[in-house]
Amino acid sequence: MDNVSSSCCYAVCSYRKAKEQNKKSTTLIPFRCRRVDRFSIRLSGTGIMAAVEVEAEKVVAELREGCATPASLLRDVAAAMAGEMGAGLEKEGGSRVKMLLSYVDKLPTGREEGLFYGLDLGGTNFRVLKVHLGGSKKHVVNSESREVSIPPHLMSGTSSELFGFIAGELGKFVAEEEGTDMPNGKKKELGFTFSFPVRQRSVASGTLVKWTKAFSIDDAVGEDVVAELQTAMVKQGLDMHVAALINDAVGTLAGAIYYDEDVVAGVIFGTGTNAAYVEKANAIPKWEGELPNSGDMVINMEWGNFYSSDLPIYEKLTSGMYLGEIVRRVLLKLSLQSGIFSSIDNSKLKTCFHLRTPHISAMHHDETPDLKIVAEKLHQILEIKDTSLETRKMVVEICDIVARRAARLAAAGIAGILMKLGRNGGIDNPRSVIAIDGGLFEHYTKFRECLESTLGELLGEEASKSVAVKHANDGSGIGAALIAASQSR
Ligand SMILES: Nc1ncnc2c1ncn2[C@@H]1O[C@H](COP(=O)(O)OP(=O)(O)O)[C@@H](O)[C@H]1O
Ligand SMILES: O=P(O)(O)OC[C@H]1O[C@@H](O)[C@H](O)[C@@H](O)[C@@H]1O
Repeated sequence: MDNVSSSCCYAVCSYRKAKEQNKKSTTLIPFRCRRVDRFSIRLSGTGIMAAVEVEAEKVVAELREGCATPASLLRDVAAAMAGEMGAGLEKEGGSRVKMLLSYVDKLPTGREEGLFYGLDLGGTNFRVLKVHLGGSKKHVVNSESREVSIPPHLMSGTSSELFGFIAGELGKFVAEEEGTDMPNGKKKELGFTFSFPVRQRSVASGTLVKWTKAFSIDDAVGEDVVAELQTAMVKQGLDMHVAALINDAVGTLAGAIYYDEDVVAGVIFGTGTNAAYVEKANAIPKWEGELPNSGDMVINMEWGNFYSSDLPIYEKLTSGMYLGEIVRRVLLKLSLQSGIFSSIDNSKLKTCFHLRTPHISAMHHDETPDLKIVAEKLHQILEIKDTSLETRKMVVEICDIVARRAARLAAAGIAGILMKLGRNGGIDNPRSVIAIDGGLFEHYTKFRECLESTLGELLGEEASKSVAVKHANDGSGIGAALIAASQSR
């Protein structure tokens, strides 16, 4: 499961430092001072400090410096993202940012009508939903949904086990309904949101390119995920038609446009991260098909794979699966290098992905005067006890450094999309809405606030007036049903 290489967590910390020549780091005064208990002490600008704290401060200072994201770097990242978008549209394999065609060439109009189902498979959760669309701007008459955590063993089992689970949950959901048989015997229709890279062959079919996040089901790679689902549904006796297969970023875009036609991109910061946006069909050189009547094509960017000379793999620095892991690795380095967490065996601290992003979020948002939430999390999760308030403040600062870097890089990616669309500046900038969903954005307040403030910083005062960020709660679920509706016969 540890697909976060150790270099990754420090990559950006030392990544740019590697460019500096022979940067001297502070060193401890070698024991000229009076020895105190088992540690040497050090004279410093802030008075007498135990070597432990000095060493700990060195680790934090190195992290702070290595994770710095000055506006200049962010602007380079934004420009690189815009450039990779163009390269990915130019030809297959033109960029690590895959720029996958979604074959969604018409977005919800608000006139969609009828009963549709959505299945939403994410990196952590699976959601089933039913949506009754009122048509003619009545929007959603009502919707019901159920969310379940995906059993971890299914993430590395077989394709039939995973899709059997999905079809089983759908079967249970449908079985609980009463009297919602489709009019004139029509088949129930559903939109399938699949939060992994798929090379689509049409709006309702496509083959899995590869698994990301914590999934690794070898026999599904290269297979048509709709065919896999249909096979599993038949086994469940479910006679439903999969009208659309979409990525969750595409679904979020569609769900948000249903309510606000100025939405130009759907972005996910959940377990993973991704973005989708509306591209002009005639601005996609690699597309050989006939141009759609709408002239538009939604692109599933798969931007998590982006990297540039300024930073390693984008998703691993900006998404929910990894932020907790990065903090864990820093705390481990802090422990080993300074011994600041007295008498722990480090076993929990050495366990990959043991510290999760919700944990660091809780510590980062601890408003108690003695940081008792930090103390609780360190104890419960990492078996680190009896920390001083100073140490707990250091832990909060580490969470802040990691989360702020993530948020600022997230904003840079969004600025890159606006740059590609020519909507990142100028006084006549049309109103542009960025719809964002995902558990990290939804629940990690300081991440969300930092992302929004950084986007304003990058766009500048004038352009910021025409750009809005909206939380599109569960947009991908509704979006799947809407796109199914728009494809409906
Ligand atoms: N309270 C929280 N604080 C910070 N991050 C959270 C919190 N709850 C969930 N997350 C992050 O959100 C991710 C789940 O995102 P979500 O969009 O809900 O599911 P999925 O990725 O399956 O679509 C989790 O992996 C976690 O990293
Ligand atoms: O909703 P989740 O699970 O956070 O997924 C977000 C993104 O995670 C990435 O890893 C996938 O390649 C994308 O396809 C997906 O959109």
